[in-house]
Order: sequence, then structure tokens, then C-alpha cells
Amino acid sequence: MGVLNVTHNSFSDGGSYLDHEVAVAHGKHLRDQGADIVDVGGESTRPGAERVAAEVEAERVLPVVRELSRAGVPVSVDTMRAEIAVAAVREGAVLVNDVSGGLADPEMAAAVADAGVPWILMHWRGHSRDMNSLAVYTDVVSEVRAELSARVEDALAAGVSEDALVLDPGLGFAKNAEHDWRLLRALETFLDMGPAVLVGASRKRFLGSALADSAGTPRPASGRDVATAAVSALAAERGAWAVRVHDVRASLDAVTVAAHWQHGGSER
Ligand SMILES: Nc1nc2ncc(COP(=O)(O)O)nc2c(=O)[nH]1
Repeated sequence: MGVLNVTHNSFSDGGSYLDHEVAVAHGKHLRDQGADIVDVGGESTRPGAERVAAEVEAERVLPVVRELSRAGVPVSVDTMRAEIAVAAVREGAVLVNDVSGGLADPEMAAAVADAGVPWILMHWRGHSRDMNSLAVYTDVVSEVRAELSARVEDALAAGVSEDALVLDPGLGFAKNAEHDWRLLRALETFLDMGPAVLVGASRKRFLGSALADSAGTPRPASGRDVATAAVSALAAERGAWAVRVHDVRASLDAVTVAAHWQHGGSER
């Protein structure tokens, strides 16, 4: 899953793709690099980010979803708003990626059930503004699992079919670096829940901290693509359904190496 943030302030690529033509060209580039799907988002979810109005999100996302879909690029829409999800599916999006797992918009579950498209339920505890204060756990793995289970139950109750669900531990969302590593170490816990699992580690802060220099300065986001590819290979080896990444080629190469090591074949 290639990341296409049509935003002004996403943490690692904010502002690069606000222009629709540039965004569409980048989406096609991600597809050409081997992305199976391009994830189009119009609202930054970085810690501390303020929300953008629905009209702004729609204006950013829908033309890009439309153009990429028409060009034959499979697109997911990264949104917490049911109205945006419905409009994006109408424009050709084939999956809804909801970082709030249905919590931000009570209309989302019914909208996704009605649209009949896959729905990524990411673990989330609140909007970016409050995110760091929400990173408090006794046992992050069991609590994230329990909170994701509740999201699954609500989705099923709204009529979403279980095979349409994808789970995501929500790395960096109300989690500190230690929480993120614990969640990755326990990936099988989430795989055992039943639905497919997506991992979104790309260029995130916990990777920067792990790669800090001798002075303790974290590696900048632009220098985290190799680390991201390593996570992608390890996640793929453990059975993750997808990884959501900025540098598709690096992760696809790493996942291909993992597949050859494991199976000797070329399947990804
Ligand atoms: N499913 C899913 N969606 C996401 N959307 C945005 C971001 C924030 O990262 P970005 O600003 O680089 O897009 N991370 C995720 C994630 O981890 N999982």
C-alpha cells in the first residue's frame, strides 16, 4: 500500500502532493513501483495536527481518487468521515482506510456496510491534538487487542462482513516507541484475531529513535526508508496482509527477498 498524502502537514511528506496533478502523477509512480493499492488521504493525522473541514478534505481527495481510479490504479481512501468514504467509493475507491476504526464518525460502519468495500480498522484513541496524552497502557498488546475487538464487534453489528475487515495496531497513534515495538513483536496476536492485518510503520518516529546517532539525535523521517523496508520484510514473513509505506520499491524489494528466503518462490 503506497502512501499518497494530499495534505499540507503530514509528518514526512506534508505539502508535497497538494497539487492534484502532482498527486495523481505520484499515485501512478507508486503503482509503477509495484504498489498493489494507493492510499489517498486529505487530512494529516500527525500528533498535534488540527482537523481539516470536510469540504477541504473532499476537495483534496476526491479529484485524485477519481483520476487515479480512471487510470486503473486501485485506490483506498484514508478518511475518518463517512461522507468522504462514500464519495470516494463513488469515485472508484475500492477500500476505506479509517484510522479511527469507526470511532470518529458513527455513520462510518453503516456507510461501509452499504458500500460493500473492505474496511481497515486501525487502533485509535482520539484525535491527533490529544494523542500523546492517550498513550497510557498497563499492557499495550492486550489493551490494543481488546479495543480492536470492540471495533470489530461494532462493525459486524452494523452489517459489515468479517471478511471485509482489516485490522491495524495503529503504530504511533496514542503509542510511544516502546509501545510500537511491543505491538510489532506481538504481531501474531493480531493475526490470530482472524481478519487480515495491515502494518503502518513507514518513516514513523519509533524508527527514528531506534536509528538515533551517537548524540542521541533521532534519524530524520527522510532517512527511515531502509528501516521501514526491514519492518515490511519482517511483517510479511509473519503473515501481514499489507504494509502501508511511502517508499514502495524499497519495501517491495524487502518483501520479495523475505518471500524468496521463506518459500524460494517469487510470490509476494
Ligand atoms: N491504516 C493506517 N493508516 C494510516 N494513515 C496515516 C498514518 C500516518 O502516517 P502518514 O502521515 O505517513 O500517512 N498512519 C497510518 C497507519 O499506520 N495505518
